[in-house]
Amino acid sequence: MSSSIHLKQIDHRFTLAKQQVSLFEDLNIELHSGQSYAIVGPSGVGKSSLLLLMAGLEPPVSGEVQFQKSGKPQLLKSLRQISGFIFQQFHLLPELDALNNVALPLKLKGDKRALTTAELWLDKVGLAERMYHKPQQLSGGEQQRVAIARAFVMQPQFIFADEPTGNLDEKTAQHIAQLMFDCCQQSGAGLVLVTHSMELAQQADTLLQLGQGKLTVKARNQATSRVGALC
Ligand SMILES: Nc1ncnc2c1ncn2[C@@H]1O[C@H](COP(=O)(O)OP(=O)(O)OP(=O)(O)O)[C@@H](O)[C@H]1O
Repeated sequence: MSSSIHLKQIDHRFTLAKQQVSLFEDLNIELHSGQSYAIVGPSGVGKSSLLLLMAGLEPPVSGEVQFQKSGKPQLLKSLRQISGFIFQQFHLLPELDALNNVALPLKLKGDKRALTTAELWLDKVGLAERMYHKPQQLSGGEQQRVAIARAFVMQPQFIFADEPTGNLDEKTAQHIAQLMFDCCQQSGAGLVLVTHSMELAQQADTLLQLGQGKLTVKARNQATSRVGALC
């Protein structure tokens, strides 16, 4: 079933004390499952804020974020239930080891194969040898990969990723990027990522540039079939 996210006439700003930070005005875009999108732009223009709006995790100051399944409007709550999130700060639970951090969303759903599926995903992100390490016993890049495995374990229809390869060395970043694109393509999920890496951004189907309060389509890449898929 195809699903899509529609941002209509979005204005967003923050007001703290007497200071106002205006991020964007009259922003309009549609995001579709089965497609990948990369958002680029200078630091502080509002990329992470926009990602939160797109995922239905924060409301805009004005305008509408609509989630549709087969063209029919759904509650935004249902978008959050079918989405995976990879945040800049990882948000791993410190008292759980890597295996149980990844398995947790499945366990909460009562999935009896939670640990086996989590093991599979930790293996895919190259952490088979770190399953029993707690977050503080992992490097920043390893924690990032646990967060990526946790986002994918529920087979989400949309993945929202904020700098997903920001803490990784070049080789691991390339491996993880390919894994994310492969898994989204094979499962028909949508992938929306924020990045400062043009190398990563150029692998997305649509490259979006955020700047001066506007979101513009910078490039649309030819659909490529991924040979040697990792997922
Ligand atoms: N909750 C908040 N309250 C007040 N101001 C905020 C809040 N969140 C973000 N901002 C401000 O909004 C601006 C945009 O922040 P955001 O994190 O969205 O930018 P970004 O483009 O993702 O930046 P970077 O590339 O550096 O991660 C920043 O100036 C930030 O200080």
